[in-house]
Amino acid sequence: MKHPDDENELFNRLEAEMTAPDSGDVVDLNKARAARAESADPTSDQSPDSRAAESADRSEGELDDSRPTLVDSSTPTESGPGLLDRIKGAKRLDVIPPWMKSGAEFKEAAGWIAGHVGHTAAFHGLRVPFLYAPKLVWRSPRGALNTLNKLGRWAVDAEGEPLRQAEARRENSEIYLKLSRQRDRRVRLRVLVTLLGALITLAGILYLVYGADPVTQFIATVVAVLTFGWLGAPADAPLATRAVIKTEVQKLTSDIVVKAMASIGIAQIASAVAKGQDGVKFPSPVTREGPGWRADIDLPLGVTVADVVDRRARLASALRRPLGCVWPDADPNEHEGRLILWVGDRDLSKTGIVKWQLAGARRHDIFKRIPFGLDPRGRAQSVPLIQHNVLIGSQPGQGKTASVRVLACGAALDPSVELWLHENKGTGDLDSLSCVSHRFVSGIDDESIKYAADSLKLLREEVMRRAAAIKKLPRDLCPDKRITREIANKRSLKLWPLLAVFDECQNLFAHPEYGKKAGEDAEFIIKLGRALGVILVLATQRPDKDSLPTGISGNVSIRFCLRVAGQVENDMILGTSAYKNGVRATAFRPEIDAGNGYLGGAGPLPVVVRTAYLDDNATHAIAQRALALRKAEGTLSGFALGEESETPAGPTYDLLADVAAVVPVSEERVWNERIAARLAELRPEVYGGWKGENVTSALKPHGIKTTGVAGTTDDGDRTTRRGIVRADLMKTIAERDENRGVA
Ligand SMILES: Nc1ncnc2c1ncn2[C@@H]1O[C@H](COP(=O)(O)OP(=O)(O)OP(=O)(O)O)[C@@H](O)[C@H]1O
Repeated sequence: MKHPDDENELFNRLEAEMTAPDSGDVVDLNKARAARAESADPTSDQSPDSRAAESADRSEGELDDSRPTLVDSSTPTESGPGLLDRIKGAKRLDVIPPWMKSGAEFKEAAGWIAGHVGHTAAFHGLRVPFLYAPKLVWRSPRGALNTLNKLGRWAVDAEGEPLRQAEARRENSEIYLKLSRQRDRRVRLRVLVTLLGALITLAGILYLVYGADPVTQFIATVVAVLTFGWLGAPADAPLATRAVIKTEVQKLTSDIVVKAMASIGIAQIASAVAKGQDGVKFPSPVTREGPGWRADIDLPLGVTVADVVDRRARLASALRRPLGCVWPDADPNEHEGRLILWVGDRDLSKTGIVKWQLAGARRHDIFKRIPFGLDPRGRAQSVPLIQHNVLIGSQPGQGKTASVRVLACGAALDPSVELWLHENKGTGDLDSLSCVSHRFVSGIDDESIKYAADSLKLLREEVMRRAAAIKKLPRDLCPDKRITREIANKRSLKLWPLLAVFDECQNLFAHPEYGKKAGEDAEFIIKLGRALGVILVLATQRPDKDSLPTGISGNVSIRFCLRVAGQVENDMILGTSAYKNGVRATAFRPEIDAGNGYLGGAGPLPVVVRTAYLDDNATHAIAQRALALRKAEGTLSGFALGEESETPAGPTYDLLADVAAVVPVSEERVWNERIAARLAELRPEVYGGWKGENVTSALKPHGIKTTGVAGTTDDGDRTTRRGIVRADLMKTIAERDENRGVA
C-alpha cells in the first residue's frame, strides 16, 4: 500500500524556503531553468549545448507540436501555498474516534453483544438435558473401553513397537537391543504404576459402592459417565453444535482493492496494473468503519468517482461481495477523483429494520432536521423540512409511504405544525395520523381527489396571505423575510409551519378534471411557499410528465428516489443528469431493496439511505403522543376537532367593489333592481338571475341598509323603490379596507 511521504515533502519545502532568494544567496538562473525544464521532461537532453543545437536546427514556427508548449514562467516563483497555509488547510482527524463519542452506537454494540451471549446460552441450555446428556451417556461405555485400551497400550509401551520392529528388520542388532532394554525398563515401571492405580481405583469403587452416601455415589457416577462420554466422542462428531454460524468476511486490503479496480474496465487503472504499478493510490490506510471496511482512494488523473459508480456491479463481482455490500462514494471535501470505497460486512437490504431515532421521543422541533434513516456506512441521515419541499418516487411497494410516514411523524411531534394529509391510494396508510391533522383524506374516488385539489387551492391562498403578512412584520422580528421559530411561536400571526403531504399524488395530478389546476397550484406553492413555512411532501409511483408536472420536479429541493425502472423516472425524481452522474436508483433491486433509496438535496451530495421503518402500531403510538402535545398546547384544529372541512369558495369576487363599479358617482341613490341587472351584465356567471331582493340580502351583512329611493322607471313614471345610497356603500368599502390593512 502506498502513502504519500508527507514528512519528506514538508522537509523539502522547508529546505527550499530556507534557501530561497530571500536568504540573499545568488541564484544561477541558467541552472535553475535547466533544472525546471529537466523536471518537466526528464527524458530530453537538456545540456546547454544540445539546446543551442536544437534551436539552431529549428527555425521559428517549426516547433515540434508533438510536445506540449510549456507555459511556466521563466522567473522562479513560489509553488503552491506556504507552510502555514498548508498547515491551516490540513484536515484534523478526530482526537476521540466518533464511535467512542456516540452513545447510541456504543449502546447498540453493547446490546448486540448481550443478545449474542444470551442467544448462545439459551441455545445450549435447552440442549443440555435433551441432547448433550443422553449423547454422553450413550458414548460413555465406548469412552471407558477407549480409556482401558489406552492405559494397556501405555503400560506395555505399545508406541515403541513399530520402531523396534523396524530396527529388527534392518538387522540393526545393537540399536534393537538398546530399544528392547529401554522397553523392559519402561514396562516394569509402568506395570507397577498401573497395578497401583488399579488397586486405588478398585478401592475407590468399593468405597463408593459400599461405604459412600447416595449423594456422593450419584455425583461420582455422573462425573464418571460424563467423563467417559466425553472421551468416547468420535473425532468427527463433536458433542455440541454451533449456536451461531459466523459468516466470515474477508478483510479488505489494498491488494484486493487494486486487483478489483483493475478489473472493472477503467483503462487507466488496468494498464497501470498490467505494467506492474498500482493504478490507484491510497491517501490513508484501509480501515474499519462501522460494520465494514473503508478505503480512501485517489483515482488516476481524469477518472471520476462516477466512472466507478457506473461499474458498481462489476466492482462487487471483482471484490467477490454481494452488490448490497459495495458502496463507492465521493468525498465532498476532496477532489473529483477521490473515491471512498466502503465495503460492508452485510448486504444493506439484510440489515433489518432501521429503528427511528425519534420513535421514543416526547417532542421534536421541526426547525431541526428530521431523522430519516441510515446510510450504508451506518451513519444517521436526516432531512431538513423548513425551507424545503420533498419529492419521493419509486415503483410500487418500494417504501414511499413508509418514508412519508417518517417525515409526517417527525412533523407531528412538533405541536406547532399544522398537518394536511392526503393519501390518494385509499389504503389508510396514514390513518393513524388523522387525529392530529387539520385536513385529512384517504381515498382514490373523485371526491377524495377533489378534496386534495381543494387543499392545494386553499394552500395557494394561504401562501398569498402569508406573503402579505410577512411583508408587514417589523424588520427586527423578520430580517430575512422568512418564517423563524420565533415567528412560528407567535400564534396570533398564524404563521406556524404547515406540512402538506400528498401520497400517491399521481392520482391527483393525472386526474382529468382536477389534475391540471392542482399541478399549477402545487408548482406555485413549491416556488413561493418555502420561505413562508408551507412545506409540500409529494410521493408518486408514476414519475412521468403527465403524472408529475415538470414545474414540480424541477423546483423541489429534497428528492428521495427508491427503486425505479429507468433513467427517465430516475432523473424525474433526482433531477436532470442524476443518472449520468452515477446517481442511479435503477440499481436497487425490486422488493429486496424496499426502503433503500438515493436521498438528494439534504446534504452536499446524494447519499444512499435505508429509511427508518414505522409500522402501523409505531405510527399510532407516535400520533397519540403528538395528540397529547397538541391538546396540552391548544393547537388542535380542523379535521382533528371534527370540524367541517373547509372548501375554497367558488370564483371569489368582491361584491362591494362590483356594486361600486356599476353605480357611477353621478348616481347618488340607485334602486337595487337596477344594481342587480347591471351586476348580471358584469359577471353573469356570478350574478346571473339576481333580482333587487338578492342585492338587498347580499349587502345586509356588510351593514349597508336599503331605503326607499325615488326615481323614474324606464317608461318615464316617477316612483319610489328599494335602493341604496352610494355614499353608504363607499363608506363601508373604506372602513373594510382600513380594517384589512390593520390585520
Ligand atoms: N425502510 C424500510 N425498511 C424495511 N422494509 C421496508 C421499508 N420501507 C418499506 N419496506 C417494506 O416495503 C413494503 C412496502 O412499503 P410501502 O407501502 O411504503 O411502499 P410504497 O412504495 O408506498 O408502495 P405503493 O406504491 O404500493 O403504495 C412495506 O410493507 C415493508 O415491508
